[in-house]
Amino acid sequence: MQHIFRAGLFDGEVAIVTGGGTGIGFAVARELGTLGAKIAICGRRPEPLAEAADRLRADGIDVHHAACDIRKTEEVEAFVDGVVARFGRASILINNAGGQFPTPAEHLAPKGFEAVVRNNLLGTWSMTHAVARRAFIPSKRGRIVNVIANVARGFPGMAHTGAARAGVENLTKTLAVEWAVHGIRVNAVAPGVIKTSGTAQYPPELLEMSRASTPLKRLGSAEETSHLIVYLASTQADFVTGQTFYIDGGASLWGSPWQIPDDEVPQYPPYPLPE
Ligand SMILES: CCCCC/C=C/C(=O)SCCNC(=O)CCNC(=O)[C@H](O)C(C)(C)COP(=O)(O)OP(=O)(O)OC[C@H]1O[C@@H](n2cnc3c(N)ncnc32)[C@H](O)[C@@H]1OP(=O)(O)O
Ligand SMILES: NC(=O)C1=CN([C@@H]2O[C@H](COP(=O)(O)OP(=O)(O)OC[C@H]3O[C@@H](n4cnc5c(N)ncnc54)[C@H](OP(=O)(O)O)[C@@H]3O)[C@@H](O)[C@H]2O)C=CC1
Repeated sequence: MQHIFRAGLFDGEVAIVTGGGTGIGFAVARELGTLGAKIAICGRRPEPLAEAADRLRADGIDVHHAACDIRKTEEVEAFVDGVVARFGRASILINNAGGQFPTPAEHLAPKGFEAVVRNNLLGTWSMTHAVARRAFIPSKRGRIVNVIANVARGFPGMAHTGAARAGVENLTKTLAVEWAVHGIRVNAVAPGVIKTSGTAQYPPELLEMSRASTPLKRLGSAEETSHLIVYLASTQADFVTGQTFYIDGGASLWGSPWQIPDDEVPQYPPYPLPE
């Protein structure tokens, strides 16, 4: 595997990558692992996780994997305890697990809004708190990268996740200040539209509209998103904390696939409506 980083940059590190079984999380787990880190991955579904762990081991990476729903505090605590029992420590946390379903806000049921906030905001907090208390604060060292989404402007069709990710962005800033004393750095990465198993579930017309409204006129890849996350998790970024970095081909600066609804344009982009 070709690297833009020095071989062995992560020797001695133990990295937890939530949602590390697929997409961006898998790319990060693989890149950190081939650069020397021991890796722990979690997700809700055991099958893709086990498959991912096998692929990482085939690359010579020491991997711990366990099913864990980040919305369930007891599962999160058991997962982190398992990582510390296996590797003796943890020094990096990539809060990548997350997701939502696109829907116009007026069709969003209270339970659906709550499910997405639990997934992206509360789950991220739960994992962060458990890792900080069990590993980072006792060792006075830790690096956290939170994978969020575009929070620079409104996110039509994504009211639930926009609100949750904006919460994570502010948490990033607050913890960067509050936990600097513990040697913990915290940053966030906001991907634009990246080709992964996650976006493969979205309507192709919507992805094409997103591509067309991205200044660089393409979607991103999991690997190039990983490079930014890995940089932030490395000692090379030791003076960087509390920041949000966009990797989106310029999409957050210009244009949007979303047409503002009015009498002339009453409907939304092709977000699925409930039956
Ligand atoms: C232009 C494109 C931009 C794209 C940018 C972003 C891309 C990505 O994020 S890619 C990653 C995509 N991957 C995922 O999103 C996967 C993770 N997502 C989920 O697992 C779900 O969306 C979840 C967060 C809602 C959790 O699912 P689940 O555990 O199955 O949730 P519940 O069974 O607890 O459902 C609770 C409640 O939520 C509402 N709901 C769930 N799914 C939908 C849906 N597809 N459409 C409408 N509403 C949904 C619903 O109210 C559920 O309650 P019940 O009706 O009682 O089941
Ligand atoms: N791809 C894109 O264009 C963008 C992605 N993002 C965000 O980047 C992150 C990675 O997404 P991507 O790789 O594209 O998509 P994927 O759907 O491939 O990855 C999401 C991962 O998170 C895991 N996950 C989701 N919910 C939970 C949960 N409650 N507990 C534990 N694991 C969970 C999933 O595993 P499992 O289903 O087994 O639980 C899966 O491995 C997500 O947070 C996504 O929302 C943000 C902006 C754009």
